[in-house]
Amino acid sequence: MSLIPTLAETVSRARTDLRMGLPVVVGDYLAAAVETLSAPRLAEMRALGPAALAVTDWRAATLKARVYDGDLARIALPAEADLAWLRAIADPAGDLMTPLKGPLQSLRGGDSEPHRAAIALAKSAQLLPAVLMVAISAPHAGLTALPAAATLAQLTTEVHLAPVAAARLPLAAAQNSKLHIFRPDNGEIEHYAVEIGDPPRDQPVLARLHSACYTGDVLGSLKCDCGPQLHAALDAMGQNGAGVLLYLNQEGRGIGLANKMRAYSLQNQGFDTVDANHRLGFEDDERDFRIGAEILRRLGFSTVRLMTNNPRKVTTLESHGITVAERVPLVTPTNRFNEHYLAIKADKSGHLL
Ligand SMILES: Nc1nc2c(ncn2[C@@H]2O[C@H](COP(=O)(O)OP(=O)(O)OP(=O)(O)O)[C@@H](O)[C@H]2O)c(=O)[nH]1
Ligand SMILES: [Zn+2]
Repeated sequence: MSLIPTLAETVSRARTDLRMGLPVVVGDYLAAAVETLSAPRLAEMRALGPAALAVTDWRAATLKARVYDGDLARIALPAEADLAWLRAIADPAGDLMTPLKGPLQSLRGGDSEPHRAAIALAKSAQLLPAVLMVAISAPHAGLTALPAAATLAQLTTEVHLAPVAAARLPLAAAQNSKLHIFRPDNGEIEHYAVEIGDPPRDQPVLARLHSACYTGDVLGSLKCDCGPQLHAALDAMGQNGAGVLLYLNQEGRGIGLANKMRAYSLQNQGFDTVDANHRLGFEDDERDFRIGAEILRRLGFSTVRLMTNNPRKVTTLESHGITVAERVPLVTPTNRFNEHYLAIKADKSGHLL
């Protein structure tokens, strides 16, 4: 029995399958991510019966497709639809050049839970949320199979993390520092905690939940404020003599670096940071800050002085057992490339400046 994969393990496998272009079984459907689907597999899936493309309500709005299923739409595949058609529906890169893909016919009635679970899986694999679905009547040997409702529940449940390793890591900002690695129990990427000094566990600790930003943190991109915020937070903790910075691997507000670059490309076309996410089919913020609460707890902290301008970080920590004794604003100098981005975050995402 213990050698049989659990639901969490099977979900993690399914994520990898979709990334490689392999369909998975969700409920009574074969599901394949459009982004990674090959022409031969598309042909094989189409031969099984009528196919539909599941997209989120956000993507459907841009495509002007009717939404009958709340947060998603099931678009019927026209007879002539090929891989190029599917990709144009999934990926907004060419929307402005070929605005009319329709008329698109959305399916109505019946069960959309497998489609919802398949979209959640694609998102958790950091793929575009567009999934080709075909009903099947018999199991497919060799393919990863999942129940729909339980998969959705698994994908939204709180992630638990275990400490893996920790070691001293002298930093420019503070010589007495330690890096802790935490591994989630759902097969996803690890998250890190930088502990500065020896913060007493029975007092509020100066803390920061930093979301990974390869472009800002590593390359010094001027398009956002992540790099300067990362270093300002570490410097403040160094000066304070103690602090904890969680480096959460939630690149691109949780959509991953490839999708963030798709969003940047849409921003080059004139869309703002929030609209770009929506056109891709994502929420404006797909991050799960409960991970932050869990790591703080694991490290023995229960009260923080949180460096952030994002009220959602404060409320999520508070509702998951961490007291935010104080919000410490973290404002860094703007430049001509990130002014607009920061204004949109204040305007549309409720950031306090
Ligand atoms: N999808 C997307 N993600 C972005 C964009 N610009 C930056 N990011 C990501 O946004 C995250 C940082 O989020 P911010 O909104 O800047 O700040 P915050 O963490 O919510 O709030 P603060 O605590 O106040 O800094 C990082 O994961 C970045 O990779 C963008 O245009 N699109
Ligand atoms: Zn950034």
